[in-house]
Amino acid sequence: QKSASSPSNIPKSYPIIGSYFAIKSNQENRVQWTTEILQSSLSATFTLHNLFGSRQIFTANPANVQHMLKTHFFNYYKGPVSRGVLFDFLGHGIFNVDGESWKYQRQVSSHEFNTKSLRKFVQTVVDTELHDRLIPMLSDAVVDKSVLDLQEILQRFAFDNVCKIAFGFDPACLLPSLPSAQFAEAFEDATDISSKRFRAFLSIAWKIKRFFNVGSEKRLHTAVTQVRDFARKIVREKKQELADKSSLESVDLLSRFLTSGHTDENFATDIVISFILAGRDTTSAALTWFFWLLHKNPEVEKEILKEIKGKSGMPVFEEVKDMVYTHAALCECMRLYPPVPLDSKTAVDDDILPDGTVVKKGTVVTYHPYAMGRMEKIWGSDWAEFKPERWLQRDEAGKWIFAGRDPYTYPVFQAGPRLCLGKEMAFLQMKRVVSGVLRQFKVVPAVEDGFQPSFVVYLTSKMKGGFPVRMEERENVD
Ligand code: HEM
Repeated sequence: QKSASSPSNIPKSYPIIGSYFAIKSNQENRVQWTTEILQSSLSATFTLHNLFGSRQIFTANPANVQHMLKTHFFNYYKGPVSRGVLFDFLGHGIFNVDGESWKYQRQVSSHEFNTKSLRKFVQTVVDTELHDRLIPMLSDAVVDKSVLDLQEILQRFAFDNVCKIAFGFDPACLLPSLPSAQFAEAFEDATDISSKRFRAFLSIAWKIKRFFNVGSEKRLHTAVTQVRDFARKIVREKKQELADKSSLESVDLLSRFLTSGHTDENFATDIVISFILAGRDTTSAALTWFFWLLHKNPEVEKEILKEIKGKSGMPVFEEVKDMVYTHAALCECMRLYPPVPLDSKTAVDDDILPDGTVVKKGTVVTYHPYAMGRMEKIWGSDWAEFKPERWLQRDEAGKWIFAGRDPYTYPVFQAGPRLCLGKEMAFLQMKRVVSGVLRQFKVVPAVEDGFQPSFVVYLTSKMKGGFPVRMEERENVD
């Protein structure tokens, strides 16, 4: 008989070392390993014991998730561990703070995110990047019959986009020569090495390396200094530009913060870096898996093509707004392959979760979007199948309408007061890419039969080793 809190496959815990060896041997496939335990737990929650009595609670239980992210939001914060790991890189940026500082940045940013003019700017940026860079590059690949790493291309696409939107700077990463732009590389290093700090068994190990400025910490220091210096330089230039001009020409987020009175240089630098991090590898991760899933599910691709055909020629926003089937297919893709597969909070005070799990002050509680997308209890026995129809209903006229899910059963964009600020922007960008690419090309994986890509996790998820593809010109879509 299994008890609610201790599924049969939970690793054995010993005094002092807890489940150290089991954790260590599953470090590479931590997400899949914890998913299997959650799938066999009656309440979809378990506690993992680490060295010296420290514990981490994992949950895929929607009631617990709602409790953490909404009803007891103030008891679950990013906390000192997460803040310490990311502080050198993100400073006091929105992604890395709690309390009043977070509230203030959230208010200022959500005000800007909700303006019509920002939305318009985002559309222009995405369409320019699509038509001037992505499509020509894919066309060249058709002619050359070359193999591209689509994951890398999409990352470059997303990085150009988010830099232009966040601070009006074009790093021009998506060029045929695949240039190594210093800012992009420094950003990548800073992200990767910071994420390794999270995986260190004892934080003292990276703290000692940082103190002596050696190894990975030395590289991190160099990368972070480059990122922050570069961002600060742009902030200064932008301030100057705005002081010289009476009217605002650029409508990027940084200009908006600066012209609405938020002129503190550190504030502006920190917030911009947080936005770039948030918008950088998330949409590219989702799209990489999306094109893979379309290859495996040609009937879904056919349905999307029908939708694209019906929409071509419309203005941008009208077009993507009505791409209901594509929207559902993207949601379904992120159910199986969420760009942020795990998200951790720290308990401010002792608490009890709705399923009875006892939480001690200071414990890390991790909710698990990857496991939640794979729970039979939530999605039914066909949870492993890619079925956009889960997200759709037909209206009386037989047209698809989108049927959203409770956000606490699908916290892919988090949920509650800290819901992702870029959710709408992300869907706009992803739908434009899907529509622009599929209208003209067929994406054919350049892999052997039976190939199964692996899902790996840094701060965000990736397809291990990249996604090699060939592009074929599609005929007769319009
Ligand atoms: C498919 C794409 C995306 C996914 C799945 C996603 C997911 C998430 C998640 C899970 C969080 C919560 C992280 C945490 O607090 O630990 C988050 C926060 C955030 N996201 Fe996104 N995101 C996406 C795209 C974007 C884009 C394109 C932007 C904008 C440039 C963006 C901006 C933000 C910001 C600013 C936050 C912090 C919100 C806060 O702390 O109040 N995201 N996102």
